[in-house]
Amino acid sequence: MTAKAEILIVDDEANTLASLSRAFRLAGHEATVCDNAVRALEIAKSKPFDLILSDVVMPGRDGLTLLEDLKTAGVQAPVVMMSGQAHIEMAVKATRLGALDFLEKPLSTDKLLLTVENALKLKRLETENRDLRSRVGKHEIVWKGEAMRRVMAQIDRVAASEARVCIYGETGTGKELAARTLHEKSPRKAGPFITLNCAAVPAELIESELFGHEKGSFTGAAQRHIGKFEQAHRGTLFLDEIGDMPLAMQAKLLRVLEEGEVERVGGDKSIPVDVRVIVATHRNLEDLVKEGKFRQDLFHRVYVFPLILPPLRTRREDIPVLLEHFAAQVCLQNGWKPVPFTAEAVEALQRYSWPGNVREMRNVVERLLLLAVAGEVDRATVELALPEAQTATSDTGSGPLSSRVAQYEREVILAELQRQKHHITNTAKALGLERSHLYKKCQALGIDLRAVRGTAPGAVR
Ligand SMILES: Nc1ncnc2c1ncn2[C@@H]1O[C@H](COP(=O)(O)OP(=O)(O)OP(=O)(O)O)[C@@H](O)[C@H]1O
Repeated sequence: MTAKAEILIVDDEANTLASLSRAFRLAGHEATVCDNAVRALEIAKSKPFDLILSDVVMPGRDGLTLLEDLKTAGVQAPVVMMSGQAHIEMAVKATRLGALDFLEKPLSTDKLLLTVENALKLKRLETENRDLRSRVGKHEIVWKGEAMRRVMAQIDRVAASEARVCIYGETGTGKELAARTLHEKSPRKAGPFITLNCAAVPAELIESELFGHEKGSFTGAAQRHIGKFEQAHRGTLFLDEIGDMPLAMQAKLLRVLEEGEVERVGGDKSIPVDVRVIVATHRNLEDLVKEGKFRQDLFHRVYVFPLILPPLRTRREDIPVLLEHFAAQVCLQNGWKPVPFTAEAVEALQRYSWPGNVREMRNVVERLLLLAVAGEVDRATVELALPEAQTATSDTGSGPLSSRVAQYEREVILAELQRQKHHITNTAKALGLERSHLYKKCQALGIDLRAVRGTAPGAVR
């Protein structure tokens, strides 16, 4: 027996809608019917279907235009076209526009059910494919040094629990990636991972985005909309930039976290939801609380376990492996041959301050590979792609003097290690330190000498 599918049927003939939906329901599927292309597009955008079955010839917008609109709107469901006046050109056009299949009317029930089965099979394969692709590194946290080792250990520790985690980090440090990793290591991994960036949604829409709305609940609410909380049922909801959430919404969020139930905008019943909430911010929530911009009670609810992602400029030992990772990823995506980085190029990139952190690095790597005409990324390529990298002076950072000094010391030691080609004794001498003192210093500053050595095999003596 096939799994149950949700099917949207679009046809201007009431008889066809009635007979098709009956056939599908008898076979255990769910059918939604619609008699015109304009409404069908709205319905298809409002919730996910396993299959959309549409007539071609309809008054007003026809089925082929609907097919084009669906693809433009990014609707993922496979579309099967059907027509009583089928001719080969029409079928070819439908296929070119991305239709999965083309059926001639009158339709046989067996053929219809087989089409549903194929659509479900396709969806399963696509999901498996996506999972496989993500396993070959798209969602993998790449790291090398002590700072990220600590973060990874914390992720492992809290993933198993239901603790509310607040991820703090500058833009591009990998907050969303850390949240996804937490989800994937948690007992909820088979459930959905849903995200909402509170800073990217206009204040008046955030409630409906989070909790959903009923049809007609406000101007523009043409269809029922399922909110992020309901979408994340039995999974994880990642609320990015929680510090930007308007105060009125914070009160509603607090209630949902306390009661475990949501109410859609314009709805009259409470819907229980089982969701783990992970939040992230690049702002200091405690300061926002003091300024009266973030509710203290919500702060205590979401700030149970803080996970701090350090900026890239304070964990330069991760830079070589990240460069390698992104270079491999970009080459794979574009079908390019692997392009090596020279030691000088890596050194220059390690000195750069990376204000946009890992996200910036991904973009820079793409630029470097495009500019690498000689088959390798060398110092000249870096100068061309990132002129700032040459003049970059150390960022004096933020925070108390002691941590800024520690950061500066790390940078000096790392730079000297590079200069001395990772020769520890020479590095110690150049810095006027005993070799053992350099080891202790590195340990205290979180410089992993094994990791540093790994960047230049055989160079350590
Ligand atoms: N340690 C890492 N290893 C591999 N990829 C990483 C790492 N950190 C970040 N990335 C990648 O860098 C990009 C930016 O990361 P992400 O979106 O998680 O950052 P963010 O802190 O949530 O950013 P923002 O504050 O702008 O929302 C993503 O493509 C992510 O996969």
